[in-house]
Amino acid sequence: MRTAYNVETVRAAERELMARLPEGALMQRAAAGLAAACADLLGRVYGRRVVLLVGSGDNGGDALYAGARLARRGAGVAAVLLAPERAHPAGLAALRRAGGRAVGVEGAERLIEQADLLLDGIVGIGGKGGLRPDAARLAEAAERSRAAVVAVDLPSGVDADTGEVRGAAVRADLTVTLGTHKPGLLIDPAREYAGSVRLVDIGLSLPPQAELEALQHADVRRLLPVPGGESDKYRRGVVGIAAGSARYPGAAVLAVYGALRGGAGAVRYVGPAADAVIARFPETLVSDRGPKHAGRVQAWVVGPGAGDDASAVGEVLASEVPVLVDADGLRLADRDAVRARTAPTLMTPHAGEAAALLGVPREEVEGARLASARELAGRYGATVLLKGSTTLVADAGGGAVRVNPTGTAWLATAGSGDVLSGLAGSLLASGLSALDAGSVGAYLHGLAGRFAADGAPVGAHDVAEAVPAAWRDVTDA
Ligand SMILES: NC(=O)C1=CN([C@@H]2O[C@H](COP(=O)(O)OP(=O)(O)OC[C@H]3O[C@@H](n4cnc5c(N)ncnc54)[C@H](OP(=O)(O)O)[C@@H]3O)[C@@H](O)[C@H]2O)[C@@H](O)CC1
Ligand SMILES: [K+]
Repeated sequence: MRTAYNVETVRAAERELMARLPEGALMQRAAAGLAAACADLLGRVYGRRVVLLVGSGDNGGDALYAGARLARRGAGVAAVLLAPERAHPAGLAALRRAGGRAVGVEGAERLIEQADLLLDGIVGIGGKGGLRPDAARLAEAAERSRAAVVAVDLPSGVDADTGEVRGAAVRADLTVTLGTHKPGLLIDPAREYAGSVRLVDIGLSLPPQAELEALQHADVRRLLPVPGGESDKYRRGVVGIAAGSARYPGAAVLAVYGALRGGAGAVRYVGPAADAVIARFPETLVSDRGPKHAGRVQAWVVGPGAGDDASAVGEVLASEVPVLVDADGLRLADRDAVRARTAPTLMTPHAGEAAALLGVPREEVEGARLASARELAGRYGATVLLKGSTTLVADAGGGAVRVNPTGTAWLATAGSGDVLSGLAGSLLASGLSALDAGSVGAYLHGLAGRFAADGAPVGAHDVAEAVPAAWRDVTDA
């Protein structure tokens, strides 16, 4: 499991560690990791032009010490100081001793333009709000330069805790993050500014509960349902799909397709698209009597392509099994009915649907995904899977939010969400918690999307078709 901690926790861990170590030891660990990453990126250090962008905090100190190490290996190193009188004094002295030089912001553009590598030490976890004008100009010059850009701890200008970006920010090719990942490095829009991320261990001891976690293959393998020798289809779980309408029969077909790939022993379909479903998947149990009279299931999926059928949503929410609510179901679900449920509820909005539920513009949700997912989970007393470029899954009771690492832009295709709801609903029926079903579903769905796309456009049915390959990839690893 990859974990990310917020600034407050990082600060506390740093204080505790610094109290036990000689002064400056942590910064030396950071600088050693940074210099090694820069050297890897440059290939050859000797004779290369390195420019440090240096703010007045310890983030700039890290950059200065790393620059000193590169200068000792023969790089030509120049530091651009945003506030010359406040730059880290010991770091600056170390750089000068190693043969590096320091300049002010005037004339920096030319240096930046000619550099092979830029090290962004403008601001780290001490940053507040958008970059100030001088710093913003350096970030813009860095973007125009052909140099490789390495961010110290995080790209300057992005919010470490939330992933929000207000105004200019440095666009890095590589971010060398110190001690732990920060949430912003894993969540869009900030994630896109970070480039690839390398973690340097500086020995922090962090608490068991992270702010954010990202599953990896081994975690998913542990969570996937495996039928035992005693299993029959009922013990493996039956998932009920209440979806589709005369207008949107395809949503029902795709949700059933996802559900058949998700590990449940049987899929029961309820709704007006039974003929279309049976024609494609004869193994489906179909019923036209409404969710309440459809027979036992271990979990329901309601909403994909449902149009305005509020009664099916109401009947499903009144059941005592886990329920996944998606698409039209989100609009039709009564908030009090969701809050009153005792069995788990998993809501799966995209940003537009989440914005409608929260009563805010869509851009607000896209700019502040973590806060939006938590807020929605709290309001509905439900687990919320917020779909998008970085899918998040948040429980109502707080705890670490899961961020999905497998997504791909190719998944932004019609019907892809219907497949995900069937898949995650099937995992719910197999007995996974709402948090696990949502995050494992998103993981497999993202991986399947990558396999199906392989660099070319795909349709939602291709994604469903590739889920077994994703499952095997996880279990064979
Ligand atoms: N502590 C440790 O053990 C270790 C810490 N480490 C490193 O320290 C970093 C944290 O250092 P930090 O606390 O000094 O804060 P930092 O990120 O440099 O920012 C403060 C400076 O930025 C400025 N500033 C603020 N907002 C701004 C804006 N919008 N636009 C422009 N400027 C802005 C602010 O200015 P001021 O408000 O004071 O005028 C102040 O000068 C951390 O990320 C890691 O790299 C590692 O060495 C490992 C050991
Ligand atoms: K930085």
